[in-house]
Amino acid sequence: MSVRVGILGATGAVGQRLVELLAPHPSFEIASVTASESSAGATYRDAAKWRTGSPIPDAVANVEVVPTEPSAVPDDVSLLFSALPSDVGARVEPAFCEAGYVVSSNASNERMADDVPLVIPELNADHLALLDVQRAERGWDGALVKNPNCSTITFVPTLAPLSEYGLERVHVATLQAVSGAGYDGVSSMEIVDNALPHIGGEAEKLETESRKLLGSFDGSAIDHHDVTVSASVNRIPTLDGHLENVWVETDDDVTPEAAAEAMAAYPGIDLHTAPDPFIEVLSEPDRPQPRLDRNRGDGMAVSVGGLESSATGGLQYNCLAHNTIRGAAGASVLNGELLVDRGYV
Ligand SMILES: NC(=O)C1=CN([C@@H]2O[C@H](COP(=O)(O)OP(=O)(O)OC[C@H]3O[C@@H](n4cnc5c(N)ncnc54)[C@H](OP(=O)(O)O)[C@@H]3O)[C@@H](O)[C@H]2O)C=CC1
Ligand SMILES: N[C@@H](CC(=O)OP(=O)(O)O)C(=O)O
Repeated sequence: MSVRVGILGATGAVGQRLVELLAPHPSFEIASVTASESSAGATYRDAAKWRTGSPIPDAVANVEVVPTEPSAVPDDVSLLFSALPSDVGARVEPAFCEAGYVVSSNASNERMADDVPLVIPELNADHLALLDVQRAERGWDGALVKNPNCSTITFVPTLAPLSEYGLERVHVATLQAVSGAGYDGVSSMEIVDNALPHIGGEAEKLETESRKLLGSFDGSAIDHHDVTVSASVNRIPTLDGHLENVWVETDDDVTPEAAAEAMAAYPGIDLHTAPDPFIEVLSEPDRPQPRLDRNRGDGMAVSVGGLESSATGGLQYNCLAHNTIRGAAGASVLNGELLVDRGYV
């Protein structure tokens, strides 16, 4: 039987990706789409400037957009996907959880809260049990789960297979696509023939979210990993797909060949939206590339290439993921599938 789901912020860039992934989903049925007061009352077709490459799904096109408040969402909807701006998420997501809805959110508010699981299902599905602590502390029947920032999601999966060597220090430099800033986020005059070596707040997210994701859960709290992560972030004129250069120092030596083997063998998870393989290791020295590799695994795989020993010690390599699919909407859908699988919905 299908789970009836809703999408908060359904008309935006990430909301449209959610509609694209959820409309054909075998286990979910879109029963409610919300947006701001200015869109409420319009049909989804009229409210959303549909900008993904595929046609607007028939099942959603004529649905009425409702305001983003618990009383506007039907009671038989049990799972909500949130693609709201973070300031709006901070205001309304707790109200939905209090009203009994389970929320799988892409927005950055509360990602680092002690009682909010930050989850990439292939890496730390066990952290989801933090919801029992959250429900006890907040008195909610619902629950709030977050997926990480899109640049965090791109490089942290490549660290997990190396953790057996003892992660000590990581440097990461990002080359982020313009879609990460949203449709109106970066003007063409700023980005064409250019690169922007600053994205507000982004480096800190990579440095902190990574340690929470790689941390361990003891049944009551997450002990963040003690690896040091230093990030430098850049916006470049690609449309989709964040490319990242990574340098890793480990306690025990690891050869590029052993690292490639560990990454390629790192297990995926048996959920509908999960790719198989999870991490694709490419042997050509000039890969991965955003245009050529972002759609691997239907946009859900992480690609790695250029693995070699670094002149400063340790390893260096490049990795890539589709920022609005694996890095945003697909990540939330995968967390929704995990919530159902683990009995929280
Ligand atoms: N763009 C991307 O690639 C990525 C975005 N993110 C994050 O995902 C979230 C969504 O981003 P994006 O889709 O680009 O944002 P958009 O601005 O494109 O969409 C925002 C959505 O939220 C709705 N909304 C805005 N204000 C309110 C309000 N006051 N009350 C209720 N609903 C409101 C909008 O409705 P309306 O149409 O009516 O204005 C729209 O549906 C953000 O937190 C962003 O940081 C994360 C990773 C990647
Ligand atoms: N800042 C990211 C996208 C984003 O919105 O991130 P977050 O989900 O952490 O707010 C980018 O520019 O590519």
